[in-house]
Amino acid sequence: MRAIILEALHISKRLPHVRREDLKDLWRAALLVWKSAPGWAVASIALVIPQGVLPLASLYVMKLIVDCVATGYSSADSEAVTGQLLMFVALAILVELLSILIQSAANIASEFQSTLVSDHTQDILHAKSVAIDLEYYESPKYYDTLHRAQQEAAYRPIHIVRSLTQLAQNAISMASTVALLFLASWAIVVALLMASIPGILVQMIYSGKLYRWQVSRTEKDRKSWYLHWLLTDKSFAKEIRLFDLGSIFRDRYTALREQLRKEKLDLSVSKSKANLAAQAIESMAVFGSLAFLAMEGMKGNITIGDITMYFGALVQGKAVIGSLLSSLTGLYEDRLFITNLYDFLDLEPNIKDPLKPVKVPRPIEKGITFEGISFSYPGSSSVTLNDISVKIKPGQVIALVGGNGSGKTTLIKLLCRLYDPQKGRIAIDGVDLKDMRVSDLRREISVVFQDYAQYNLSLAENIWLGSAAGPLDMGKVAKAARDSGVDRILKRLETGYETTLGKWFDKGTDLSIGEWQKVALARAFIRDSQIIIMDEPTSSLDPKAEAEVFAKFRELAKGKTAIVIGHRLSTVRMADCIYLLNDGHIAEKGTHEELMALKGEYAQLFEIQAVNYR
Ligand SMILES: Nc1ncnc2c1ncn2[C@@H]1O[C@H](COP(=O)(O)OP(=O)(O)OP(=O)(O)O)[C@@H](O)[C@H]1O
Repeated sequence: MRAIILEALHISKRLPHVRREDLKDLWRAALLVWKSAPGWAVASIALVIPQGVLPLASLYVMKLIVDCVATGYSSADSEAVTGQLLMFVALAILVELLSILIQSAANIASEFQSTLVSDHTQDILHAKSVAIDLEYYESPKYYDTLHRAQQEAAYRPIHIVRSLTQLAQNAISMASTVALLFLASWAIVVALLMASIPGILVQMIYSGKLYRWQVSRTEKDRKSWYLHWLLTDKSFAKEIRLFDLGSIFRDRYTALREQLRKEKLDLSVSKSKANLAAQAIESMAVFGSLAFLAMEGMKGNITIGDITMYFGALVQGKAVIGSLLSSLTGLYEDRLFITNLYDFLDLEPNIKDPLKPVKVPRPIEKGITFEGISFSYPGSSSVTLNDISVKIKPGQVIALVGGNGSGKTTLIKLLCRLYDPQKGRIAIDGVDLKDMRVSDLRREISVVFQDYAQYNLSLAENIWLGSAAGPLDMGKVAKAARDSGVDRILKRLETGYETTLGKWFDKGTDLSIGEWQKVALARAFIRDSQIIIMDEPTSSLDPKAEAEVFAKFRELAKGKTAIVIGHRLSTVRMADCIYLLNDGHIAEKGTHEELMALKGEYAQLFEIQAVNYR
């Protein structure tokens, strides 16, 4: 009890400050709902007023009926009274039917509105996910924020609007009920209102507790999701069976869920106890008022019809207070939780377009320059690239080689502006990449990353996605397929280019890793870009396919600026210039012949590989 009082004091201290923020957040949610489905929002609002007033109209008709029956006993003209009674009964039926009709219409409006709002919010979430920097994907905090936002996105904004409309409806009902009860006694009204205060406090306190618990459990929740994914996704299915890992992950999952369940249960039990005390106080006020009304009736101060009406109003008042409470506290809770969604939507990309973008040179005339680049990954204390300078002339093919983790892929990520270097600059024809529109720059780059994507879409779409700015052109798709060797896979696909790749969907056909890599190559080849980058493009190809791709590559890269990353030195020897990276800096550079003559690290690596391939 002491804890509840302390928490109540804590909340009351914060109320003036919270209120401004509350209103801002609620307004933002209301705007979101409005933009998602303006028509349905109008319908919902229009239905609120009759829903608030009709219950009272029903009570009043009931009073008329009871009073009519009471006067019927003493009236000489029983026929006239019966006629009047029947009219009142008909009126009661009419009011009831109207209530049902309006309720049904409100339900339909609410259902449509919910679906539209949920889909619209999900769309905003998707748009944000693709707009933010890659850097966010490196941070567990980002995944926590996304996880919480996803949990809230589907229903929280509409929940807020429902609570608001319900609040308006309850406020109308409450105002009319209070006005009616005032006719009986002001003391009843005061007692009822006072008795509802403990309930409000309990709800607010526990909403805050629930919110804090939800935030603190996010990591555990995500861990359990991760374990679920390990147990159900295809990527892990082979190892899980072979190493018999199923029971280990299942046990971990069960332990985590058990912990979460226990925490939630403790919270629910404690809330139920507090609720019980609050409701007992409220019930005492209601039944005390009922006793008072009964006494007044017995004294003859009010009619039997009045007693029926006031009794009804009291019962209704109790229900309205309950509903008012739940919509008020629902709003308080919603306001707390909607911040999860806003936290995600308010993430700002650091890599932004400049105010006055310069066009990307087309054709590139002088080339690409990396000028004294140094870079560390966000949150990492080690330097990944240290004072790198590279010059690539248009039409040149350069190769980046070096051990694992030497920084080759990172250099490519900087060129694509997935990250920005902390020192130095990258320029095309002397124009800093930061002065170009990000999308314009990326349109000029075609990349096959090591961890290329495997889209569970048709083969044609898998290739076309490389040039998705234009319509699907089967001529171009077929050419890219020939250049990358995909046409060989085609022969065994029953529905040719229409075949869905992967096993996610019905009739999907899976490919081998090497075949998927060829599809990724085709996706890069179809793109009409001036820069082409291949990060270990042939690592999964058999030697014959690899030789073919490289033979084609020089031809395809003609007129383009190309960067190839490779571990098999035999395949990169055709490059115009080879850069050997070591621990984030350039250790050697030159043509294959120059580097061999240097007899340095490159020559040593080449010899080792040559022996292994012999
Ligand atoms: N997202 C990241 N966050 C922090 N460090 C990273 C990240 N990605 C890579 N690194 C680190 O940066 C260094 C360079 O990585 P990079 O992927 O550029 O190497 P690489 O030369 O392409 O290696 P490989 O030949 O194995 O593909 C490595 O030490 C790696 O651990």
